[in-house]
Amino acid sequence: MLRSCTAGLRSLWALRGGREGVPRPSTDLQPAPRLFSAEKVIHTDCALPNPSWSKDLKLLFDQFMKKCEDGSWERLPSYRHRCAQISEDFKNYFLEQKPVKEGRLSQVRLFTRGFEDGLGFEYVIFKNNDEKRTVCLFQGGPYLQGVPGFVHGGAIAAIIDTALALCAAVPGKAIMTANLNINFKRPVPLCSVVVINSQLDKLEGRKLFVSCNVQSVDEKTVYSEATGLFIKLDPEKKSF
Ligand SMILES: CCCCCCCCCC(=O)SCCNC(=O)CCNC(=O)[C@H](O)C(C)(C)COP(=O)(O)OP(=O)(O)OC[C@H]1O[C@@H](n2cnc3c(N)ncnc32)[C@H](O)[C@@H]1OP(=O)(O)O
Repeated sequence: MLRSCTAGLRSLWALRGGREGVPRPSTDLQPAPRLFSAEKVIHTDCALPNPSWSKDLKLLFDQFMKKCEDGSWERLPSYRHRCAQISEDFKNYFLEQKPVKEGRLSQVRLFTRGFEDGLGFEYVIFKNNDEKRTVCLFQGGPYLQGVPGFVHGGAIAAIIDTALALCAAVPGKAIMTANLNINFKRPVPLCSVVVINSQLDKLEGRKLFVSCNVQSVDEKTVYSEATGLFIKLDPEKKSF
């Protein structure tokens, strides 16, 4: 079963022209693909439909793209390889941090974008700045399994952290998660689509309080509810 899935993914990868910067999916029988050098890394917006997206995900994506037309909502682009400017922002705060060795830089990926198309986190986030809220459309792929047939709680935590972070995000300010509290109410079926509705509840000095729920597309099932506290890093502190 795994073998035929992998074969399907290989042909999917091939159909997409073996995109530059996208390693070929591996099987048990082959060594892990060699990752390419930094100069070959390309920045593809991953928050756009790809062939692994289900009908539900594409439908919801189209609905939100329509809402973007009057400017009330915006789609947030998302990249596998972190943009240099963001890294620079964080470097200012973490002076003691040892930089990633040059030879491994091209391997560095945003965790939730670290899997090839369809295998891990497929998601797109839309933001309504006036209403201080975001909607994340998420499809958890087969590599995110926890209990058989369901998405791993850690993967749910990761996508919730991401959705809340982008809801709390302040342009030009570096923020980090200080606290994340999740109630897992129902298991999320693997390869299904869920909707994560997040909102900024309160801003108190450097503290941003956010909350979200994870719902089925028909809104009949609430899978999880979470609250998060994000802290704007203090430029005066510089080093932690
Ligand atoms: C472009 C790609 C976008 C992708 C999005 C991905 C999002 C991923 C986000 C993450 O996962 S970040 C990684 C996980 N988080 C961390 O590793 C953070 C580790 N913690 C820290 O580095 C520091 O604790 C932190 C920066 C969060 C805070 O340190 P500070 O020294 O700036 O804050 P400070 O300790 O002075 O506290 C500031 C205020 O926050 C409060 N506070 C801090 N931590 C708290 C906590 N855990 N719970 C409750 N309150 C807290 C603290 O009491 C205080 O309140 P008051 O201003 O009212 O006095």
